[in-house]
Amino acid sequence: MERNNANPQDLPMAVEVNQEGLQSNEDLHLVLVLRLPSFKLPLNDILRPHFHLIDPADSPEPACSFLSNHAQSVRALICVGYTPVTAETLNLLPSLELIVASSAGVDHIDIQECRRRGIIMTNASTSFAEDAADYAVALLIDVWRRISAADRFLHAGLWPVKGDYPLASKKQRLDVGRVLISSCDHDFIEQAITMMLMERSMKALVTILVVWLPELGGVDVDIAAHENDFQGSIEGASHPSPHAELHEASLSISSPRAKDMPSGAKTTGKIELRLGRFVAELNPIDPVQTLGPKIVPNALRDEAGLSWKVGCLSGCGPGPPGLGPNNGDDAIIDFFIGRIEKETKEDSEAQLRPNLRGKRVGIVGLGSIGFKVSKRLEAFGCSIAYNSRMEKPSVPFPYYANVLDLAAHSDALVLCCSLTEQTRHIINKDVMTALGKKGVIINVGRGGLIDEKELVQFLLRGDIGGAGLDVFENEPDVPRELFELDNVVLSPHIAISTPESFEAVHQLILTNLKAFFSNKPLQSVYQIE
Ligand SMILES: O=CC(=O)O
Repeated sequence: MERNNANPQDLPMAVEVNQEGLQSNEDLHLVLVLRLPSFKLPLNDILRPHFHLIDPADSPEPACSFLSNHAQSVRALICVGYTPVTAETLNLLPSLELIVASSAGVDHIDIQECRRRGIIMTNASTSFAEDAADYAVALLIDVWRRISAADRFLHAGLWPVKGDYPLASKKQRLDVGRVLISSCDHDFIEQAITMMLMERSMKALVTILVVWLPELGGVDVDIAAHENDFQGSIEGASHPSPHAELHEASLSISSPRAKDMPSGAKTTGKIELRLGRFVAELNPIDPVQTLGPKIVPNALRDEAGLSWKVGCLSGCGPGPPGLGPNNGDDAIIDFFIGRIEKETKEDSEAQLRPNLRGKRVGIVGLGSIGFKVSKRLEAFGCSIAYNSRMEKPSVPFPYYANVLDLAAHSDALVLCCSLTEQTRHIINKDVMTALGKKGVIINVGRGGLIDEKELVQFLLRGDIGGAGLDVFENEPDVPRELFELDNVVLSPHIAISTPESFEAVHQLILTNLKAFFSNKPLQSVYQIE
C-alpha cells in the first residue's frame, strides 16, 4: 500500500505546537489523537518528536467541524482509552487507513465499519496482560477473604468499639423483613419475636408487613412497623385495611378468586410492595388453603443498597373462616425464630472466609490475560477450567464449550474475554443460577459481559456469593445497591493502570505508527472477524 505524507496545506495551525529545536510540523506525518477529555496520558510527549499530532479535545472548535476542517488527509488515528470511534466519526475521515488503539478491548470502535472501509487496527495486545491478571486474582482473593470489608471496618474505627471483626461486623445486626400472607395478629407476632430475640441476645430489626388474603381474590395490606413511611393508596385491593389510606402498595396479582380456584392451585401473580424507600418483590405465592408456612426467598432492599432478608409466609394464621389450616400464631413465631436463628448463624459463619486452596475457578476467555490468571491461581492451589471460542489443544485445563456448564462446575468465574455481539451478557440469569449461592464472579473484561441488572438482584437476594468488578455496563455509573454489600469489591476500571503497562503500550503505539509510515509490518494487528 502506497503511504504518502500528509499534504502540508491540510495541516491545522498550532493545534499541537512542536517543541523548539525539533523538525517543523510540516516535515512530520500527521496523526489524529481521539480521546475523551478525561484521558490525559503522557503519550503526546513520547509521540510529539516523531509526529505532528492533532487533537480535537485541545481545540475550542466542536469535534465534528474540527475533523471536517483539519483531518481530511489524516491516515492514522490513535484512539486513546475507551473513546468511542463511531461510523459518523469515520465518515469525517476519508483518508483513514490505520487506527492504533491504546486499549486491549476495542468494543468502543465500530469494527464492522472499519472492516467495510478497509481500515487496519492495532490494539494493546499483551501489554496489559500481567497487570490485568494480577488484578483479577487480587479481586478474587478480596471477595473470598473480605479484605476490603475488613479494611472498611478498621478505617471506620470500629475495632476498639465493637471488638474483633468476625464477631462484631455489621452483619451481627440482622435486618429482617418479613412478609406475612395471613390474617394473623401481627402486633402480637412482632412483640413476641422481638422478646424472643432479646432473650437470645440477638439484635434484629424486624419489620412485618401483613398481606391478608381475605378471600384470595382480593389483596389487603396492613403493616405492623414503619407505618408512617408507608404512604399512598392501595391499587387493586378489594378489602382495604383500616390503614389503607396511609399505604402505598403497587399490587398486581393475577390470581383467580378463591371460589374459582381449584384446591392446590398456585397463583401466578407477582406482587411488588413499596414501603417508604423499601421495595419488596414477592414471588408468586401459594394460596392460603394449600400450605402451612412457606418461605419464598425474596429481597427487600432500600435505596442505600442495604440488603434485607425477606421471607414470605403464606397460609399461616387462622385465616378466613372455612379456608385453610389453622396453624396458629405460635407456629408462625416458631417458624420465624427458626429462620432468624438460621440466618444469624449462617451470617456469623460467613465471617470465616474460605481460602483458595482446592477451589474450582472457571476462566471465561483464555487469551493472554486469562492464561496468566490461570498460572497465578494454580500457584494458589486452585483447579482451573475454561471456556473460550475454541478449545486450545496446548492447554492442559478442562474445556467447556459453554459457559453454563463451566459455571455449574466452578466456585468462581473470572471473566477475561472481550466484549462482542457473541459475548454480550454471556453471564446471564441461568449462568448465575448454575454458579450457585456460594459462587463468585470476577470481571476484568467489560461490564457488558454481565447482565448487570440481574447480577444486582442475585447479589441482593444472596443467590450468588459475591463479585469483584473492575468494569461496569454504564461507566462511570455503578449500581448503588452494590455499595453496601461486603461481598462485593468495586474498582473504577483500573486493572491495567500501572506505569509499566502504560509505558509498554506507549512504546507499542510508537512502534506501530513508525512502522506504518515506513511501510514496515505492524505489530499487534487486531484481527477483525
Ligand atoms: O480495559 C482495558 C483495556 O481494554 O485496555
